[in-house]
Amino acid sequence: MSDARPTIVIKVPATSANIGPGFDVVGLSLSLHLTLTIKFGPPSPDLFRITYSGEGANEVPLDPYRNLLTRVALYVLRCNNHRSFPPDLLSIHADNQIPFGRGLGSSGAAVIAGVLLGNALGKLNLTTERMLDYALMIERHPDNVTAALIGGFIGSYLRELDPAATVASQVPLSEVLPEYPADAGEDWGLEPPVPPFGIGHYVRFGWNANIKAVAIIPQFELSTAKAREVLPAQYSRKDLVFNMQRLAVLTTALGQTALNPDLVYEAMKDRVHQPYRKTLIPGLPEVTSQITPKSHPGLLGICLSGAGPTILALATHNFEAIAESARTIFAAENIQVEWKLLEVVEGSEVQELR
Ligand SMILES: Nc1ncnc2c1ncn2[C@@H]1O[C@H](COP(=O)(O)OP(=O)(O)OP(=O)(O)O)[C@@H](O)[C@H]1O
Ligand SMILES: N[C@@H](CCO)C(=O)O
Repeated sequence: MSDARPTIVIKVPATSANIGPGFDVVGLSLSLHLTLTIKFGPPSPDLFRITYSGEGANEVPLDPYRNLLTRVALYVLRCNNHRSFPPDLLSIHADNQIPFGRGLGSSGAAVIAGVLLGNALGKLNLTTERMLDYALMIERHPDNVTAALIGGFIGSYLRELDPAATVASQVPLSEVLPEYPADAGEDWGLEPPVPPFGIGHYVRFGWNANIKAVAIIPQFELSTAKAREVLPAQYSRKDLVFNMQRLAVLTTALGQTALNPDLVYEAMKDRVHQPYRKTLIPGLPEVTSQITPKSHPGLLGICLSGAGPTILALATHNFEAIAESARTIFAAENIQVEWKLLEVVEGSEVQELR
């Protein structure tokens, strides 16, 4: 009988951030998953193997010092006095259902999977709050990573830190996740920037389980970085009040037993990010204004998912009609879409297979 450590399975959900007015604040975990299977063997000087199946399998780097999952894990390990990956790590297989660069939180899921991987490999027993700190050193907006870790419909904020902790939390990403030189062995020079404690805080909102999410996914990628570049640095008081009024209503409206479609539809409108992103997503204003609870009974609200280009429609029924209307609008812009009916799910899970 082998005395290798048991296989570990890490399962992290996709997420939709913003849900209209909650830019960088709210997220929803959805039933597409990134699943890692981690196998161990006898200690060996050889580096472990990474394999992928599913979304992005042909584009991700499989070198552990270049791959996002393992770079994040190595960051967590190094912050906790492990110089490198454990020698008994044999292989990591990533099966990914979350399309890249579509606004369904693929990078947030990869960051959370990497933090959970580092925690498991180093047997670090980090608390959930501490794992969130590590994730927030890498993905600086909390909406996707918090929803991916905790699950459900969730709101989060970043705490104002004292001056020293503020400096520590603003280390450039290139220092948090350095490009490890291949020939440097384990001597990578700089010590990793250890996160300050308690960067992110969250609360889960109620969610009416009859609500499903129709994800209408255009067949092109839009990086979050690019979709943030088009946003202004300043907003008018009118636009901020518009969003805050709606967000306050939305966080309760989606948990009510008696759902009010007109209330939710209005509460999912936004003036902080969607109006600016329409330049990158032709058809966005038409999809969000022409598909309404009146034209499509069952629809509650409709918005851009995360940084886009996916559209998220929340509905209780009539899913296909909603998706097909969105398909027609996008087709007029020469954009092909696929759509998926998704459930709101629990957060990340880590399991040991004995
Ligand atoms: N499972 C993964 N393994 C390795 N790299 C990944 C993985 N998932 C995502 N990435 C990296 O993250 C990039 C996508 O990140 P980006 O933030 O642009 O989009 P997104 O997270 O899918 O969308 P959004 O943040 O709007 O929900 C991919 O191009 C890839 O480089
Ligand atoms: N709140 C972020 C989410 C990106 O996934 C944005 O809209 O840029």
